[in-house]
Amino acid sequence: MIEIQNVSLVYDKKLVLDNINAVIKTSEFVSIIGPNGAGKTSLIKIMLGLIKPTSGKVLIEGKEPKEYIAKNKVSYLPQQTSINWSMPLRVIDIMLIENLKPFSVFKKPDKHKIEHARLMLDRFGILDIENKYLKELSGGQKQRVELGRCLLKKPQLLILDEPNTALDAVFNEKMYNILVEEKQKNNTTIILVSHDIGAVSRFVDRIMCLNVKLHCSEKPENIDYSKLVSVLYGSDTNIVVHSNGCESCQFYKTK
Ligand SMILES: Nc1ncnc2c1ncn2[C@@H]1O[C@H](COP(=O)(O)OP(=O)(O)OP(=O)(O)O)[C@@H](O)[C@H]1O
Repeated sequence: MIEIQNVSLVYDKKLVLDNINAVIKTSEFVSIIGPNGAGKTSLIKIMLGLIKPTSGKVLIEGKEPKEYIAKNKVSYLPQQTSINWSMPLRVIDIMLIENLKPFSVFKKPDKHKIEHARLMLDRFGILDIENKYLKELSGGQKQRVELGRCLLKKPQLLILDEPNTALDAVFNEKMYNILVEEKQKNNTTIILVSHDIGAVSRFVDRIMCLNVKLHCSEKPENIDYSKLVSVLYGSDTNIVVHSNGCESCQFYKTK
């Protein structure tokens, strides 16, 4: 369980997060949505112990984030890639290196690890490029490699910051299915920052709507999308929320 308690953050006298309170249960799949600059990345960085809130705190299973992360399996996919794609490595190599810090030792992996990595590449539809060099990959292929790496260690907590920016529509759908499978198989708690309201509303357990304040934290079926769009993005906004099958797509206009 992640407890976000009275978290506020101020940058250069600007209030970026205003007294956020929320609880994310173990094995819950939660999406944080909100406009650019709403504080989404800042909030997940606080959850990861990467930045300190100005006030309030986050506890993960009752522990400070850094203490929890040191003792548990946590994967984080930041918005900006953490991989140097010009390294002279192949896709399969990067899947097998856990620690990307400079000078980390690349031990020869055992057969079981290689097989596990190849299965993950297959799951992400990129087994055919396992021997390609990193510099030869497209944006979407890089994104799939990063997602695959995140899941390899079967994390208890998976935090993804806009993982679908470079993905095509078909694989975007597949990614959500993989995440739901992961949550069901390994009880993974998943926090996903996204702008993709339509897709997340079909896959996640709960949507947290953030714009400096936490405006709502609800199951997708309980969300008033017209109100949400108006609160988050202002009036005069049109949005289509795609449901299963296009007959049930909803069109929302706030003006
Ligand atoms: N290191 C920093 N120093 C000063 N201000 C910052 C810093 N990082 C973020 N901010 C500011 O905090 C606010 C929230 O930024 P944040 O990256 O959390 O937003 P976001 O919701 O993730 O946005 P986006 O959807 O554009 O990624 C923005 O106004 C941003 O300019």
